[in-house]
Amino acid sequence: MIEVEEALARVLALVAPLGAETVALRDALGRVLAAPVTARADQPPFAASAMDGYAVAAPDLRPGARLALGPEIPAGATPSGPLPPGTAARVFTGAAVPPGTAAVIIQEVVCAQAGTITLPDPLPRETHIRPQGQDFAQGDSFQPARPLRPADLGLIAAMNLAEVSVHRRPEVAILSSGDELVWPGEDPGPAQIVASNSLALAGMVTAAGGVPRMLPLARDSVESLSDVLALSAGCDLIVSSGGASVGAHDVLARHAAELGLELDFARVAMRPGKPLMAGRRHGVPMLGLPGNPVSALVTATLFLRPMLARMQGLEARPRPDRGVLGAPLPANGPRRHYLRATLARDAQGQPVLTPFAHQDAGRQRLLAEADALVIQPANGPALPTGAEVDFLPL
Ligand SMILES: Nc1nc2c(c(=O)[nH]1)N[C@H]1C(S)=C(S)[C@@H](COP(=O)(O)OP(=O)(O)OC[C@H]3O[C@@H](n4cnc5c(N)ncnc54)[C@H](O)[C@@H]3O)O[C@H]1N2
Ligand code: MOO
Repeated sequence: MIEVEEALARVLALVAPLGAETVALRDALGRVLAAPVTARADQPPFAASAMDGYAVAAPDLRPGARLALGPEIPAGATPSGPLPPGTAARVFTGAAVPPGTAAVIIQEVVCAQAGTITLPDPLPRETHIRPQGQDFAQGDSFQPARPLRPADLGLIAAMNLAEVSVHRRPEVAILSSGDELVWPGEDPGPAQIVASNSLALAGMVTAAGGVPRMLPLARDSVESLSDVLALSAGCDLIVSSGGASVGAHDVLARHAAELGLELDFARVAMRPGKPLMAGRRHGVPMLGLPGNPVSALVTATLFLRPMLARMQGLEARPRPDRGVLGAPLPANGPRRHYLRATLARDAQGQPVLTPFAHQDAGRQRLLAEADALVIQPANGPALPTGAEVDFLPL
């Protein structure tokens, strides 16, 4: 049995950042840049007015000055040249201002009549000019260490790029095994249950930027598991659930070698999730999650997510927060405990974690209703309400 930190280090060592591919910017939301993007032009590309008003050159920028109006400059028009002395130009938001413009005086404070304007007294302090390259300059680069967000797409578009180089999405084969399983919507036999893990894991893969490949249900035999595992060909990662424990029918664990699995480890000092295994199958990284639905999802949260991040060039280790208990916690046994809990805030805004009284690894509803996992150290003592604890938000 190994500790959680060591298990994480080992699963991360099984995977490496995937290669790059070029995608249209419109398809790049949630993808991770594989190389910096470089601005193709200054932004703004010219000194631009930030307001609707009047462009005035420095010598004419005097309180109460009366100026003649030259031609209008709407957004998209090119100014014909510097402002002639004693004149101002009507400009609109986003328009290029004439060379030498010292300020744009907003129309609300200007008195305009019969082809002339009178500047206010005193003059406003703001110049309302966005200098060329104020936002970014040609050649500036950008590479956020996270999946691209809408604002990133806007920035990259403004840099005048229509395509980006991103890490390939990890394709993840998802396998559920067990004689007792049927797909959601099917009619389970008297001792059968619905295979829920595949759906939940596929959701986690998708949410983490991967592409799930749902394999058919495997039965508890070497033949069935071999047949289904063969359908993982070409995937970047295999994630299984079930058959990982010590029972006579836990075929994946008991017949790992026959199934082509080279296991790196097969037990982790945590609960839920002790029978977690990892290794490779024919060179492809493999993560074997326990079958209990809560164990499968808690271990996937702790190990699968960081693996998917790393495959996309990111570092995303679970980082616990601190909060206080909203209910007492009994002493813990020899495995680190991840307890499903609700999360609220006290009057000071401090996180208050209330673990559910029942923590059976089969109770999925309590996972769906949980906001966080409280982390209780191995052999941790009983804790009273108000004691400080680590937690992972869900
Ligand atoms: N004698 C021992 N028994 C068990 C031990 C142990 O150390 N000694 N460990 C327990 C722990 S902890 C866990 S967790 C489970 C995990 O076992 P497996 O990974 O072999 O999982 P299964 O036995 O196949 O299934 C466990 C449970 O989960 C249900 N299941 C399985 N797959 C799915 C699925 N895709 N969707 C929904 N539910 C699924 C299955 O029907 C079982 O109820 O072992 C303990 N036993
Ligand atoms: O890992 Mo098992 O989840 O403790 O039920």
